[in-house]
Amino acid sequence: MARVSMTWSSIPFLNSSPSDLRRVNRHSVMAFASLKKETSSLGVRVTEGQGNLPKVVLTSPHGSEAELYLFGGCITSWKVSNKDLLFVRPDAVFNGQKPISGGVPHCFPQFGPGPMQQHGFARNMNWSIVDSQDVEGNPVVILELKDGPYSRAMWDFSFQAMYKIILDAKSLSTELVITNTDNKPFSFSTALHTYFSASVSGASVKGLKGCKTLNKDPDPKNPLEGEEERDVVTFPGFVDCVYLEAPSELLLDNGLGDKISIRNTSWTDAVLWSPYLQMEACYKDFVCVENAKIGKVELGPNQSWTATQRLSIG
Ligand SMILES: O=P(O)(O)OC[C@H]1O[C@@H](O)[C@H](O)[C@@H](O)[C@@H]1O
Repeated sequence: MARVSMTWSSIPFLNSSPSDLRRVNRHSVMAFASLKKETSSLGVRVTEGQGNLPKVVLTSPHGSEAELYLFGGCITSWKVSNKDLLFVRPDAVFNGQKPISGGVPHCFPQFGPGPMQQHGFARNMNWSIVDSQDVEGNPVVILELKDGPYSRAMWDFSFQAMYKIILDAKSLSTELVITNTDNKPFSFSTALHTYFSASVSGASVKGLKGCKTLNKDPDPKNPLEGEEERDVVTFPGFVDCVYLEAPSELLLDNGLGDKISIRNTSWTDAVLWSPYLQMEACYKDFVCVENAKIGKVELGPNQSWTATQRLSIG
């Protein structure tokens, strides 16, 4: 295994607070330029994304490419043969305040509504880069999120989230490790809220038959319990449904000619979401197939939870 490591702590904006980050962004033309030069051989480079937010670009020697924003630790693009398999909503904002609506946002430490803001805070905090590697020619980047005053105001615990992203010729893999760095236990729910490019009328998901369901349609506050009976689940209208104890592999036909395998370890549940007329301008162009952990994960001090996801195309 070839491995080239690089530490990013010397790069000022990567470990900064949101206000520092904005300040650095305004004055960082040189920093971006030198980063580009230093890292291009790794297939990992940092550049200026939309809204002047730092964006990491992974380029595989096999031609695939991925992009992610440090804001939210959000992967926004995964291109194979120049075709983006992920979707970013046209109403997405890149202002370092609101979560980026699209790609692969994190829901952590809460999935959906609850005591804190919808889907938790991880999708609107700045993650930092702790390492980048070249593993057998494939670019790898590792991001980290730790608690700070913003998260503490909502969830008063010390934690570390490490998020490794690996780009291969036809796959995009992630590993999320949540560690309790506090001296008291905590619990959380979480999801990778993946938006896939799709033609909604032709899209379908296989692998969910037999799962227990919590259907948030028609009343999200009182989900209906049921069981999925279909081999092939389609998106004929509004869909917002949790699948409990989903299998370790789902197959998405995006209706655009691609079959995408969605494999996981430890993401025990899945969520399908299509907003239909709630998002008239774009609902036809994507479906969300989310790996999730709806039942709470409980971690004592120094304990960790690890979950992997592998998206691959045939
Ligand atoms: O608009 P948000 O906060 O990103 O959430 C979008 C959707 O996310 C899904 O995961 C939920 O199941 C839906 O209920 C929710 O509406």
